Amino acid sequence: MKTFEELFDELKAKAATGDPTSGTVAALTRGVHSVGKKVVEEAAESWMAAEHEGPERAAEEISQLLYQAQVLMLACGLELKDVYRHL
Ligand SMILES: N=c1c2ncn([C@@H]3O[C@H](COP(=O)(O)OP(=O)(O)OP(=O)(O)O)[C@@H](O)[C@H]3O)c2ncn1[C@@H]1O[C@H](COP(=O)(O)O)[C@@H](O)[C@H]1O
Repeated sequence: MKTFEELFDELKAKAATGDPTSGTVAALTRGVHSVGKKVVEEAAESWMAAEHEGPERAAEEISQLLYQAQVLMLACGLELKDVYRHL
């Protein structure tokens, strides 16, 4: 189990070192357009799971949506505080 902040720190470190085993690094190499499509895909899957598949499946899909949102933040050079100031 990890928090939103811990996940972001982990992904940022992987991006900084260019970890060749990291799916996140590969996703960042594909760029903002590709990451943005994954955000939309996971948002749709979250919606469908919430409406039709029950809370456990919804939680799983929402976790993937949060992950993809963080990858998009990294692709744009955003820090958590840049987003948090709009909350
Ligand atoms: N939380 C996640 C996470 N959620 C989703 N994903 C990836 O996001 C992609 C989308 O998931 P899908 O359900 O759409 O899977 P899929 O359709 O079979 O996959 P694709 O064909 O789209 O690649 C998959 O490739 C997943 O691996 C994640 N990848 C990584 N993490 C976390 O990020 C950390 C760093 O991961 P790496 O960068 O891979 O080391 C890890 O510790 C994980 O905790």
